[in-house]
Amino acid sequence: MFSSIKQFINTLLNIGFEDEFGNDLNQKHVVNFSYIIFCVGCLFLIAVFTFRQMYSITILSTLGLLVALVGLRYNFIGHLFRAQILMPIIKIFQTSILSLFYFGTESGFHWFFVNVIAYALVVFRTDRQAVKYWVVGISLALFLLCELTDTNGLYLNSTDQELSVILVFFAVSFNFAMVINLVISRLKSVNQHLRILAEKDELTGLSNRRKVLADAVNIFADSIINRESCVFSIVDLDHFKKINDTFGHEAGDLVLAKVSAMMASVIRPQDEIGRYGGEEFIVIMRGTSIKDAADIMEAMRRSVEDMLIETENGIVIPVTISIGLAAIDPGVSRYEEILAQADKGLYVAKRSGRNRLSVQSDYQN
Ligand SMILES: Nc1nc2c(ncn2[C@@H]2O[C@H](COP(=O)(O)OP(=O)(O)OP(=O)(O)O)[C@@H](O)[C@H]2O)c(=O)[nH]1
Repeated sequence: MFSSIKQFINTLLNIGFEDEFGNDLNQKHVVNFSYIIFCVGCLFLIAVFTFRQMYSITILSTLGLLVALVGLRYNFIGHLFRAQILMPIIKIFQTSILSLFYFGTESGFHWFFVNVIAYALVVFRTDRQAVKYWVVGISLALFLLCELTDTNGLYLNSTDQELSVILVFFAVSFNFAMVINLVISRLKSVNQHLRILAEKDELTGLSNRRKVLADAVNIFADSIINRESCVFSIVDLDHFKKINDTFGHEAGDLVLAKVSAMMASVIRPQDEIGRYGGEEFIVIMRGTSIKDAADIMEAMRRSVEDMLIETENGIVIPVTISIGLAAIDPGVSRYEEILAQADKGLYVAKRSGRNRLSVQSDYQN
């Protein structure tokens, strides 16, 4: 129930946004949210004061609602600044007229100016400093005016005003909580997105060197603590320089991308693969014996050998890989030593004619 309400609110906030990680999305969400809340507030006022036959507030709130719908539409169709600026204008008008003339300053209605100030601070960034200061200044001045003057409401008696203070308190707090929540959740998802970008190799879509080495450290430590077998493997494309020289750098990139996708499809879900650099890759197979790891890597070697990678001109590029393998040894204390062993295996595989794998480990299980 709660999650479906949250999803509904998210859908409302996201209407009209295509770029999920755009720079100004945070502001757009806050603007959207402010309009939606403003519309709900206007509908509430229309219902209450129509019922009480105080039609001038009904008319005023209906006008506010219509202008808010225009602002909401501006936000949806991409006129962000117009939408941003219209919101505080209608909110300032509504709050001052209702506070000073209709409800009376004792109603506490002018505390909505605090929401306008918070809105301006979140929504107007460095390129709109002047607008921000104007909105904050006017809101502050009107807030102080309402605090210092003592006007009686035309429409609210003192009991109504006491009720109004409570309602305003909850509405202002809710607005605050929602805006903070919006900003924090956006920051979280943008951070996560940036982290994924920082860990991914752009060309191949695999983990980049930093990520795969970080995984190597963690998996190595886990395996040592849990006394589990774990195999590290280094894979290198054969004669890749020749592929670049013969077919061009672009074709070389295509080969790297296709071979990476193939390798990622051959390993098991629990295995890790990442681009170590250039045409070299690391595969980490936790909880795996050296024999099983060798079987997986042999299947990978064969799959790559059987690939038919075609250039734009329809020429098929032959590709093979060489593989070095090493398992965690009880005497080893650093993951770099296992990688160095696997690298030795790779060297042997290259020296023995390429397109093969070589195991460099005494630790059999
Ligand atoms: N197209 C392309 N080439 C790359 C990329 N990264 C590295 N290379 C090239 O990969 C080639 C690697 O060449 P070498 O280290 O001599 O290795 P090799 O030709 O594969 O020879 P062996 O490993 O001995 O079989 C170099 O020419 C690099 O310029 C890349 O992202 N794209």
